[in-house]
Amino acid sequence: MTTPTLDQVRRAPKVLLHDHLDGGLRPQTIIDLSAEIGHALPSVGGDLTAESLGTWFREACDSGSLERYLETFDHTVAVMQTADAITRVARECVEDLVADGVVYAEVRYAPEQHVSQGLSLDEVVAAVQAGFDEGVAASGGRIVVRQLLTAMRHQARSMEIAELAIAWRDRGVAGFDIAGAEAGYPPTRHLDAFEYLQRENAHFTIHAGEGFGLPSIWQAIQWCGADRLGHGVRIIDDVTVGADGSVELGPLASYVRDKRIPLEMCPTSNLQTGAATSIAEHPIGLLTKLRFRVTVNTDNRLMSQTSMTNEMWRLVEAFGYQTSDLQWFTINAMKSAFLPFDERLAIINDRIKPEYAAL
Ligand SMILES: O=c1[nH]cnc2c1ncn2[C@H]1C[C@H](O)[C@@H](CO)O1
Ligand SMILES: [Zn+2]
Repeated sequence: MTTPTLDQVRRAPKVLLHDHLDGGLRPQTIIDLSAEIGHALPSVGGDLTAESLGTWFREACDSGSLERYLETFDHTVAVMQTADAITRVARECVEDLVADGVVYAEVRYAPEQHVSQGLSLDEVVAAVQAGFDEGVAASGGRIVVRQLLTAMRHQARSMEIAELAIAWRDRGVAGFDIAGAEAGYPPTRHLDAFEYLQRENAHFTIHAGEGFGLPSIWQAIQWCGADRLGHGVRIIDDVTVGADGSVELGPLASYVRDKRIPLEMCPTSNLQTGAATSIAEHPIGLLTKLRFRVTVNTDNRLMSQTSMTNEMWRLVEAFGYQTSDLQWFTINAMKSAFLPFDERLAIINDRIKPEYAAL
């Protein structure tokens, strides 16, 4: 049993399954790209610097409402409308993940949000892939990165995006997702896309159980066939803790645990959107104790001013997690990746286990 130091958490190999490309821009890059295209950034109440803009994003996202949180993406999406800009953002994303100790990442974004200046959906995916390839090459192969293509749940382009994911499946795209405001937009709205992906033997995750509760999770799994749950934090509503400390799982929570359905948990993001009240009270503590397949993620590094190191460190502080617990989260995540089995195993055996042993 060893309690990790912050430096060990920083150096530990990490696996990231839930990270939005348009939620992870460097503030300075937003400033640079805005100046190039004349996009008006929000007033930050003083000089516009990388620091003040970074603070603006975090504070604007602290409202406790997912809908308000999502409004800030107008500014990041606005500066990601040309191939060069998208490639820069994607390359910098990989650089930042490598610096954070990430050895495997699935990074998602919604191609349909990047076509307002004339790019085709295909050109958007190609621009992201070019940036990822540059970043991976510059790292000397220290990281493996895949794209997840997201469809926006309030829009009606999910089938097109699902087809795009299949067209790119051997060229860097590992799966599909839906995101955006959850309340009022149930996953079954996109059932045709999910059924198509299942026929194609493809993988997908669904943002569910974040801004809405159990019905959303139930639909995502039992109607749509999701491989993983984006957040899934509200599965806790189906877990009853008795006065004597006894724990009872309802049928849906039992199903999720028994089937080892991965939960892509994003603690800091959940505090900002009101899905949890503090890290110490975040359901990740109980879900981990109950051995659900919990993974730790960043969601939006810009909006939450976070990193994998920070998310893990906050958990160490709140729950006293040991190095072995962090390795468990990491191996859980790698087992749950949308990468072929032999490649997952190779990263566990060649990177995660030896690098943990050397910490
Ligand atoms: O945590 C989230 N929940 C729902 N939607 C989200 C979350 N984080 C980002 N998004 C949305 C906003 C982005 O523009 C979109 C694609 O990455 O996904
Ligand atoms: Zn998300």
